[in-house]
Amino acid sequence: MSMPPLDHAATPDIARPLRQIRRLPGPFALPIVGNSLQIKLTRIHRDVEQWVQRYGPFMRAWFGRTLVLVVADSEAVGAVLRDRPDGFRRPLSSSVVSDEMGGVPGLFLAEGTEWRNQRRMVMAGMAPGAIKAYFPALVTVAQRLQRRWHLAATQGQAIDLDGDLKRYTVDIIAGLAFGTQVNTLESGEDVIQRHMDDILPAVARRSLSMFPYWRYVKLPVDRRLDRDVAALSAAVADLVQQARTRMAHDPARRERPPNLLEAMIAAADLEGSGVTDRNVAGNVLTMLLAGEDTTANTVSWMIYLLQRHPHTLARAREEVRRLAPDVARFTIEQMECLDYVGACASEAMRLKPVAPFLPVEALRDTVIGDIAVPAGTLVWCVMRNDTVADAHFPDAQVFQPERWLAEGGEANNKRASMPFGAGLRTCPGRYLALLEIKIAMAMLLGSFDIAGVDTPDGGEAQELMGFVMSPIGLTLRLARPQ
Ligand code: HEM
Repeated sequence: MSMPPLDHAATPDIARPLRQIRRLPGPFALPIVGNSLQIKLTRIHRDVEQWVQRYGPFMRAWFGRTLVLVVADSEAVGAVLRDRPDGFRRPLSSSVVSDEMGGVPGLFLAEGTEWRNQRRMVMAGMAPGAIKAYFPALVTVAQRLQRRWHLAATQGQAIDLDGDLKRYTVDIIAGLAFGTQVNTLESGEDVIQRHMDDILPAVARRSLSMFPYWRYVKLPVDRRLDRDVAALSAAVADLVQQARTRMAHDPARRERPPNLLEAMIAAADLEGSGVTDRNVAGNVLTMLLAGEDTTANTVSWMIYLLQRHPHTLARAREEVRRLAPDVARFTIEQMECLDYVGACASEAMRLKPVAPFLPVEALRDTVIGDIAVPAGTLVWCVMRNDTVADAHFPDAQVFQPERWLAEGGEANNKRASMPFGAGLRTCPGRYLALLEIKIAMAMLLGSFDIAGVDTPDGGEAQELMGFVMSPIGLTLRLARPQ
C-alpha cells in the first residue's frame, strides 16, 4: 500500500500508528464465505448494528471474500460522506449490475464529471422555486388519498398503510418525473410502475448475490428482466419525446416548468450542460427509485410512532388544525409553518432511518479515524448508532420530537442524525420529501381521527430491509367521520 495522502476522511491522532483493517475486531469469518452466513439480507442492517454493539464503531467484516470496514461513529461517517466525490464513490458493484441490465445511467450511480453534470440538472428541478410550481400537483394527490381514506373510514375498513402511502408517493413522483398525471390511487396500476416493481427486486437480488450466474446462463426470470428493462427504456424515451413536443408548442414551460421532467429537459438544453436526453431518461427512473419507497416508508414509521405516543399525536394534531386545517386550501407557506410536524419527521427518521446504512468505496488510499484505508476498500457507513445512543441524544430510545425544536435544548447532537446523507451527494429530494410528508400528515391529522395502527402480530412493528427499510404489514384504522 502506498503512503496515505495528507487529506484524509477523518483526522487521525498522528502520534499513534495507523491500524490495519484486517486487525480490527470483528466476527469470526469462515474461508470463502466470510461472514455472509451470519447475515440475513432482509435484516442486514440489524445484523451489522448488533456487530457494532459488540465490536465497536470501527470494525471489520468479510462479505464473501471482500474485506469491509464498518464505520458507525457519526463524526467519521460524516467525514467519509463529505469526502465525495473525490475521496469516495458509491460501490462499483452497484453500477456494474445496473450497466449489465442495460440500465440508463442516472444521478444515484453516476460518478465524476457525469455526476457533476447530472447533479446540476437534477438540482435545477429540485430548486425551491421549481418545487413551488409543483405544489398544486402534490395537493391534488393528497386530496385523492383523502377521498380514499374517507371511504375506508365510512365503511369501517382497515387501510393497508404501506400500500396506500406508496400509491401516494408514486402518484406524486411519477407524475412529476413523467410530466403527465399518474393516478394509481383511483385508477389502479401504472404500466411503467409495474415494470419498475418487477425490476427492483431483481436489482437488489443481483447486487447482493455471491455469484453472478446470469453472466453465464440466463434463467427465465433473467430473460423476463431483459424484456422489462427494454420496455421500460422505450416507455421513458417516449415520455421525454412527448415532453419536448409540449415545450416546443408552449415555450413558457421552459421558464417555469410545471414538472420535474420538463425542468430537467430545460436544464439539459442549457449550453455546456453536458447531459443528453439519455441522461434525462436515466434520471426519470432514478427519481422513481430514490423518491417513492423512501418517502412512503418514512410516513408509515411516523404514523406508527405518533400513534404510540398520544401526547405527541395530540400536539401535532393541534398544530395542523390551527395552521392548516383544510386540504383544499393548503399553501406551501402553511406547510413551512408546521414546525412540530417537521420535528416529528426528524425524530421518526432518527429512530427509523429508511436508509440505515450507506456503502461507499475509497477512490484513493486514505485514513478514517486511525485506520489506514487502501483505495478500493468497501466502507459500510452505519447511520443508526450514535443516533440511538444516550451520549448523543438524551433518552435516545424515546420518541421525543421536542428535541428538534428550540425548546429541546442543546443536549442533542443533531448532526449525528443524517437521514438524507451528507456532503455534496446528500439527497437532492429532501425538500420535496419533507413537503410530501407534511402534506400527507396534515391531511391525515386535519381530516381524521386515528383509531389504531396495528402490526400483524399485535407486537412492535418489525423492520424489513428491502430496497429501503420498511415496517412490516402496518394497518391503519380511522374513526368513522362524524
Ligand atoms: C424521506 C425521504 C427520503 C430519504 C430518507 C432519502 C434518503 C436519501 C439518502 C440517504 C441518500 C444518499 C445520500 C448520500 O449518499 O449522502 C439519497 C440520495 C438520493 N435521493 Fe433521496 N431520500 C428521500 C427522498 C427522495 C426523493 C423524494 C427524491 C427525488 C424525487 C430523492 C432522490 C435522490 C437522489 C437522486 C439521490 C442520489 C443523489 C446523488 O447521488 O447525488 N430522494 N436519498
